[in-house]
Amino acid sequence: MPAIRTRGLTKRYGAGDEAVVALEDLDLEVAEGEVFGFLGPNGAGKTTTIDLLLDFVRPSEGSASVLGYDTQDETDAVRDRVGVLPEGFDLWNRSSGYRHLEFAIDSQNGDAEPDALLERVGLDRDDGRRPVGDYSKGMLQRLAMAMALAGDPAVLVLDEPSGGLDPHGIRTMQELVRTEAETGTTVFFSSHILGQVAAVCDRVGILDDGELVTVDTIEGLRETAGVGSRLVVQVAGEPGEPLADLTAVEGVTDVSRAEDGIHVTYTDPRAKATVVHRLVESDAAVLDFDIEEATLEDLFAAFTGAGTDARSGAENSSGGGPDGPRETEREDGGALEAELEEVDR
Ligand SMILES: Nc1ncnc2c1ncn2[C@@H]1O[C@H](COP(=O)(O)OP(=O)(O)OP(=O)(O)O)[C@@H](O)[C@H]1O
Repeated sequence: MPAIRTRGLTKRYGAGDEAVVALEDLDLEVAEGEVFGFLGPNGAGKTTTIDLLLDFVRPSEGSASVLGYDTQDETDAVRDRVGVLPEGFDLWNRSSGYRHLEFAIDSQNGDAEPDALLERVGLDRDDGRRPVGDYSKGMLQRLAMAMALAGDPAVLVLDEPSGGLDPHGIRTMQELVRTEAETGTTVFFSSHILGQVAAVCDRVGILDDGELVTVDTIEGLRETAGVGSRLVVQVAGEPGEPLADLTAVEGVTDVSRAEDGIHVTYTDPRAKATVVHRLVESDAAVLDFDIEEATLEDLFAAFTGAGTDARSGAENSSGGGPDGPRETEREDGGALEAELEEVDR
């Protein structure tokens, strides 16, 4: 039995010419214990989907179930088993963190220890005693996460859970998600921050303008989108006729000559070693090479038409240093061999 299942789930707001189709014909299955990333740009329909799963809004068409319970007919059974960190939650400024946790534990019929919940989200007892009106945005987000965990939920629904968190807070949140999944909790994680989804999710669904564009693992998405990483090889002299040759290398999708070198796009990482070796064997001297990894943003753009062809500089694995490209003689072998070993890995 899937933890979450939707069939033809559709939500239209308004009527006639004014109608907004927030979600259209969503067929989705999330397995028990899976961490599922629900990705999409603003307005894609992520929050609408979550609202439908919890019966906060009714579908225009279609149906959904959570842990086998129909979201419309067995709403209480669903809500008893789901912990939610909503987007844009409201807390009572004058009440303490502890008060909020006690309320969350009571309302979810849980038996969690408030101190243990605080510790899990990286807050301490002093924080718990303070009124939440004094909390920073990140502390509020942590408290809301603790409240979502208060009933020891079988399904955890997180709507943009990293809003307001600093890098340490994001890491804590990601570790929490992983720990929850290891104990069998299903996590439905909605976000438009692609890197965070990649860090924790087993599979990702991309929603765009109310429609589910694709569902796959990150690796699967890379292959389907054909968004390759790029190898840029600087050469001195002409390599003879290697370019046509290189397109025949398995996993290579494109080869072109540019001012800064030979650009080779590949979808299979094993291709890069073959390409570099072939160029080393050619008539030209390989001076240097850079590897520009395809980012999740590239994938997202490929599926939704959003964004640009931005590649992450931070992910570059460069053979050159801050002083520019190192000259590497073919006969010398040493430095280039070291880099080739690196690229072979
Ligand atoms: N109550 C409502 N009445 C009318 N339109 C709505 C309502 N709620 C959502 N919408 C519209 O439905 C579409 C989907 O909105 P939704 O909030 O589900 O997107 P989202 O993916 O969660 O976006 P975000 O990342 O910005 O939170 C948007 O066009 C939004 O304007």
